[in-house]
Amino acid sequence: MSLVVFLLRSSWWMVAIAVLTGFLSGGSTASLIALISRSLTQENARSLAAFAWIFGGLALVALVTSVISQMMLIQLAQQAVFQLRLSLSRQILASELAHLEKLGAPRLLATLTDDVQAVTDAVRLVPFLCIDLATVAGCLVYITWLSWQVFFLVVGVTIAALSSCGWLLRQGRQLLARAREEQDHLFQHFRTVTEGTKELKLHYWRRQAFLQEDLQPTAAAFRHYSVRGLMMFAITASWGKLIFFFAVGFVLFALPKIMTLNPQTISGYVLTFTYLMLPMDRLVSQLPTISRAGIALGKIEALGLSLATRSEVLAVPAPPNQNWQTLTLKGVAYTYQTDQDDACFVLGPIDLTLQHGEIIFIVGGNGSGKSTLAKLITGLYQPESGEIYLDGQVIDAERQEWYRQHFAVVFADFYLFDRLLGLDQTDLDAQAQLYLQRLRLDRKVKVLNGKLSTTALSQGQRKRLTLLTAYLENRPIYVFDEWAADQDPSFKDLFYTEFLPQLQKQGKTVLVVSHDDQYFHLCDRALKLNYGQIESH
Ligand SMILES: Nc1ncnc2c1ncn2[C@@H]1O[C@H](COP(=O)(O)OP(=O)(O)OP(=O)(O)O)[C@@H](O)[C@H]1O
Repeated sequence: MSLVVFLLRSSWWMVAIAVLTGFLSGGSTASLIALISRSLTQENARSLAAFAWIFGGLALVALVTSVISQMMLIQLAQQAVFQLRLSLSRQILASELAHLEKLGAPRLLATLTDDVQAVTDAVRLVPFLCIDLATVAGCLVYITWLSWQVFFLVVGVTIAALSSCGWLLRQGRQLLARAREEQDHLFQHFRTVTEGTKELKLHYWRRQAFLQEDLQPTAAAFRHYSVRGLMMFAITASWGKLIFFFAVGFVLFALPKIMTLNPQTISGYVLTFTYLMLPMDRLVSQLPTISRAGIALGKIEALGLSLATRSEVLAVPAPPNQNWQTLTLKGVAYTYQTDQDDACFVLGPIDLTLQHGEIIFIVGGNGSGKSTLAKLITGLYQPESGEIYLDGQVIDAERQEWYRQHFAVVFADFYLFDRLLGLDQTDLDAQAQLYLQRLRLDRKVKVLNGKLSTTALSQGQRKRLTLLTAYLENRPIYVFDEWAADQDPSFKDLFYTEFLPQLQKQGKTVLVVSHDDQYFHLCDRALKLNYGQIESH
């Protein structure tokens, strides 16, 4: 997708107005040059006075149309980037979790930050480039008017310049595209820097090995391709300039020898060519930015297409059915696809029925499939085969979003929001404060207008805070994935002996992924998983 198509998609009529006014501005500027050139050789005072009026009028038109064109393009460009940011984020959130996990956070982050920035950089230049293009076009028209032979010469030189620069430009673009590929790997390493800081700081040799063997080679590869790519563009710019100077020199020194040109025509050429240099220079010097934006748009489009293939049905869901009775998994299976076929993990097929109001523990060794089962039950993963039924109603793509609204979940790798988002209770702050007391966090955290005063807490405290959101969500089914793993013994006891029974009394169904075998007697049923199969109910 080119930059032009990207802008046209945003608003074709704004592009049309901007291009029209841009060309009017460029045309007026070129006419001004023609006028200046003619007035230089004009001696008649009356004609000079008329020229002065025309000059004033043209200057005004050039100025006003340039301002209109730039304002249109600035608005359009920023609107297009705004839409791009939002639509990308929406597309990511609309895509299947399994697909996003496969794409990986570094790739998504690189596109959301770097690619969008590359497009923004180029889009910022578009208004100026349009005016420059229009000015160049206007100047060419004036040259044609002065002499069509010279116009053909200029066109010929331009074609020669473009075809000779074509190879260099293609090479430059390819090299910048390879630099962009390295950027995905760089983001992977940046993630290690930010998330593995403690481990890297504690071990000098690990840090050195990471910096020298992982980060440095990737950063060096990125530098290598960027430098070579940008050099190609620099050579192109210089080569283009050389051809341009050749054309000017030819017109100035050789052309008068081939054909008779009057001094007015010559001074017209000199002035026009001299004026042309500035916009030409700007156009050429921005080529790398435009090229990078093209590559970034390609990446954005590829990601968008990839996300669209695994997009879920989006609709405002109906409220959850608080009085559901049975949740059934029939022959549900799920496979993690990996590059090595023999290493892929298969969960199921699983046949299972959950009854309303039960407390069920999901137990089993590490890697036995407990979290995977939790993701399947909550509708985050779609079964590869088999079906899920809620009160006999099959959960298909249309019902998926509604189905998910039945669950309040705290995953082992939870994310803590610093605001109580999407909750519309009128007395939210007061309710939150009550729960904070139950969670013994009322001295640490306050809630004001739905905003938590802090989330800078210990890991156990942060985990407790996730219960606050879960309680406030008031969903019919609660899922806790190893929630108690990092709680102190007394709070762990409180969780199993008080919180879970209280939820059950409120008519909630509770699924607990747990390794705490001292509390297994408290559940109604335990599901033991072994290598992706349920061993016992
Ligand atoms: N994102 C993933 N991509 C590929 N394979 C995965 C992924 N997540 C998990 N697996 C595989 O699935 C298996 C089950 O993982 P799961 O997280 O469900 O286990 P678990 O029982 O919850 O383990 P634990 O008690 O350690 O949390 C693992 O053996 C792992 O190899």
